[in-house]
Amino acid sequence: MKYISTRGGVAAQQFSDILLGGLMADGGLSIPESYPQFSQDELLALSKLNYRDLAFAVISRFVDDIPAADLKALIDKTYTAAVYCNGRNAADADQITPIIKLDDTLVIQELSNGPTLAFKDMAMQLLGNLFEYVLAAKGQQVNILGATSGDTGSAAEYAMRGKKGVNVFMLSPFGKMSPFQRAQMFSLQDENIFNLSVHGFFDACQDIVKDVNKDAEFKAKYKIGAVNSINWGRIVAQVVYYFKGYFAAVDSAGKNVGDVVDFCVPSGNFGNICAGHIARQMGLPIGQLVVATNENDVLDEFFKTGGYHPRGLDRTYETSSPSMDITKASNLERFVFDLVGRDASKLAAMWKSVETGGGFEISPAEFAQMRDEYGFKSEASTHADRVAHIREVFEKFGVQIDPHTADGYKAAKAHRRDNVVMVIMETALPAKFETTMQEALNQPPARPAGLVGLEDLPQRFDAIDADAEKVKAYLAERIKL
Ligand SMILES: Cc1ncc(COP(=O)(O)O)c(C=O)c1O
Ligand SMILES: N[C@@H](CCOP(=O)(O)O)C(=O)O
Repeated sequence: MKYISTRGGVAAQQFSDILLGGLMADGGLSIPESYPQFSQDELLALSKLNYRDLAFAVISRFVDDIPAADLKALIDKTYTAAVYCNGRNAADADQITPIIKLDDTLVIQELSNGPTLAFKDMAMQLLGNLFEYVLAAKGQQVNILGATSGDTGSAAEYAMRGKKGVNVFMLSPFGKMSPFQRAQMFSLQDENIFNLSVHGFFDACQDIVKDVNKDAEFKAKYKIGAVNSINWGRIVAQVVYYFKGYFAAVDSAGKNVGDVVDFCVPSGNFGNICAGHIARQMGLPIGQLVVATNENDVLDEFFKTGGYHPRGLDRTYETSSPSMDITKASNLERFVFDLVGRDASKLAAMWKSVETGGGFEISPAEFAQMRDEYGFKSEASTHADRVAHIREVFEKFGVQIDPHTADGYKAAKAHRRDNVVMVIMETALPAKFETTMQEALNQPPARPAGLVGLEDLPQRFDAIDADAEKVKAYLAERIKL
């Protein structure tokens, strides 16, 4: 399996070569030359596997330069009940991503039972183990530069703390995360963890990460790596969620492998749902992929009109689903690459316009294909929707969902179809967003025992302007060459 760039300017590379990095040298994103395929018989066999074996069966199709036994050992070490024990039902921990059945055709897939209570723990924990393995094999070190709107940061820091040869420099938007999210990151005292609080939104943090990545000399000298979903390693681990969710969904509804299942995904940087698109391209019978957004509804606009126009500060909002306060969705580039028939020069021109403050419109034929062939639908939520849906799910089903998953619930209700199971991806646990949960339910959310008092721990971070040169200077001062 070789990887190419969405912008066409880089020779094909192996998995281990792209694993540590973010952007490709031409500014594009890595993507497999073609998607591996699963037949109906193979899907039937996959449906009988536990999470670890399923993850190996899926991920090994994308990795042919790590010996299979080593890859299997890394996956087995990652997906254990001990690491995914924060669920509603401890007995389900070994399922890793169990589902909650709301009714005959509506289920929630629990993705947030890992160490930092967010869906990305699932992928990030594997990335941590893969990084350590590949770095040891190459005798290298990596300095991760990441951007977070609240969850990637802590998931990455918990996955990488104490890892040999790895430093983490994480950019987060100053004052815009929940108190729990802030405490999760800033209370870490490990020597290899650096938190930089940036005056701006997540978009500014992500722009800095991309600008630093584009400076090839700096990137090579300071061995800069990535953990955001611009990194293919994140996406490939997230593809497994869909296979597991699909099999659990058909099973819970008494349906058969081969029957269509819809997924609804709270979205911001488009990494999670992009993995769903890829699972679908591999032959998993996914019908609709419903994109749920908050008031930062650039993606909802795109999937409803075909126009993609990231916004400036004047139209970026601080919301009560803060991890989705994103208006430049990096991974949309991977999907649009497929949508335009993998025409790299067309794609490069579209993203050149995005990067210079513009956007693009897809053609009417592409719009129809996006909705009918690729199955994309969308819906946006407001704060009032969020609060009402958290309340509704609690009152009707006795289940507490977090504000992001509530955005998913609203979108799922808008697009459910008769006799087709809809899986709502849970993207975080309610404990992370106490203020909104309190407003909706008049009670604080349940909190895993080990995290009681988190906000009282001493915190450490450095504030910095949204300026790539200042961030480079910060890195250069701290990275030992
Ligand atoms: C809780 C939560 N929900 C939804 C999202 C959006 O996911 P994505 O950026 O993969 O679209 C994020 C950010 O990744 C998140 O942390
Ligand atoms: N929502 C994320 C930001 C996007 O992250 P990615 O790592 O999935 O690209 C966050 O909470 O930090």
